[in-house]
Amino acid sequence: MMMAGSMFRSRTKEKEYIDHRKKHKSDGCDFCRLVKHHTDQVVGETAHCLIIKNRFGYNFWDGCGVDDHLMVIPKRHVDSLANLSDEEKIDYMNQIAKFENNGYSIYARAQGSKTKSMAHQHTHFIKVDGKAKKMADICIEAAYCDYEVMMSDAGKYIVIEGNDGTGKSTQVAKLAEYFRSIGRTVCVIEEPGSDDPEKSTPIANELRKVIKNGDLARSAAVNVALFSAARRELWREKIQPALERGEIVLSARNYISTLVYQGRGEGYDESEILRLTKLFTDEKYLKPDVMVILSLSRDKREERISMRGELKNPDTFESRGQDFQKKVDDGYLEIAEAYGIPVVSADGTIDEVHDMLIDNIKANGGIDV
Ligand SMILES: Nc1ncnc2c1ncn2[C@@H]1O[C@H](COP(=O)(O)OP(=O)(O)OP(=O)(O)O)[C@@H](O)[C@H]1O
Ligand SMILES: Cc1cn([C@H]2C[C@H](O)[C@@H](COP(=O)(O)O)O2)c(=O)[nH]c1=O
Repeated sequence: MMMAGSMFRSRTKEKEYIDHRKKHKSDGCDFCRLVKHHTDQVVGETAHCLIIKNRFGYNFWDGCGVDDHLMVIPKRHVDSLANLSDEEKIDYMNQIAKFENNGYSIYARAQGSKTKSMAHQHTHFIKVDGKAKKMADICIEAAYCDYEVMMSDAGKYIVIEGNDGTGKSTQVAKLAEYFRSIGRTVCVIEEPGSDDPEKSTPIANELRKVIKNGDLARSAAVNVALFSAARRELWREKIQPALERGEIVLSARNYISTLVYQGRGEGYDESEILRLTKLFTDEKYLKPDVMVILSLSRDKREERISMRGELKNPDTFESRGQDFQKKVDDGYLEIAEAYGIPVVSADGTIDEVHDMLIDNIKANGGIDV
C-alpha cells in the first residue's frame, strides 16, 4: 500500500485527472456540472441528491481490496451539511443509511478542511472485498488518517499584504528565491495583475491598467467589480492550478486589499466584498496557508515609493488625500485584528524583514522551511 512514502496525493489515474481539471477549469464546480448534465458517472438519483462513482481514486486504495468507491452529493452546491434544508438533510441521511446497510464504510471531511479537494459537500461510500475485509478496512482507515500527512507537502498559498510601498513585491521575490533554493517550485502572483506574464494573466493585466488609471473616475462598486474580475482570472488560471501541482504560491496582495481599500477606504460593504470573493473564488482562496500584513509609517512608505521613482505619476489610490491614506493604514490594522492576521513591521532591512517572514511561515504554514 502507498502511504507517506511518496508524501504527495497521487491518483491512480493522475494524468487523466489533470487533463480533466484542465479541460473543465473554466466550467465551475465538477459536481454542479454533473447535476446539470448527468454522465455515466451518475449511478443513482433522489429528489435532492446524486450517487456518483469516484472516477479518480487515490493510489493508496490500490491493493486495499476496494471494490467500489461511490459518493453521495447534494444537488445544491453547499460546502457543509449544515447549509442543507431539513428536507435535503433527510434525503442525504437516507442515502448514507442505505449504503451503510449495504456494507459500505462512510467518510466525509469537514467544511473548510485543508485536505478536501472539492468544496461541494460530498460523502464517500467505500466497499471492500469481503475476503480481505478486515485488512482492507484497516488499510483504508490508515490511509484516511494519514491523508493529512500525505497532503502536508502539497501546494501552499502564502500571501503578503500591506499598504503601497511596504515592500510586498520585494519580500515575495526574496521568498521565491529562498523556496527555490530549497528545491520547491514557486509560482509568484501580483494582485490585481502585473506586466510580467509569469505573475499574471493578460486579462488581469489589462484590468490592472484600468484600475491604476487615476484619470478614470469611478465608484467603489466598480472598483470591487474590477478587482473581483482580475481575482477570478488569477485564481482560476494561475493560483489554483499551481496549488494542484503542489507548488508554493507567493502572492503580493489578495482580497484583504479589497476589504481595506474598497471597504475601509471607500466605504463599500464588507459582507458584500466577502460574498463576491467567495462567489468568484473558493474556500482555499479565502483561507491561505499563511497570510502576513507588512506595516510601515506613511513617511517611510512615501520615501521608498519615491526611491522607486513613481510618485511623479501616483495612481488611483496613491493619489488620494491624507484622509484616504489614513483610512487604509488604520484599515489594515483593524482587519488584521478582526481576521487574526499577523502584522510584521517592515521597518528593517530587506533581510531582517525576510527573516521575520520565514519565522512566521515556519510557525503558521505547516511548510518544511
Ligand atoms: N526593507 C526595505 N528597506 C529599504 N527599502 C526597501 C525595503 N523593502 C523594499 N524596499 C524598497 O522600497 C520600494 C517599494 O518596495 P516594493 O515595490 O517591494 O513595495 P510594494 O509593497 O510591493 O509596493 P506597491 O504595493 O506599491 O507595489 C522599492 O524600491 C524597494 O526596493
Ligand atoms: C488588490 C487590490 C489593490 N488595490 C489597490 C492597491 C494599489 O494602490 C493598487 C494596485 O497597484 P499595485 O502597484 O499593483 O500594487 O490597487 C485595491 O484598492 N484593492 C484591491 O483589491
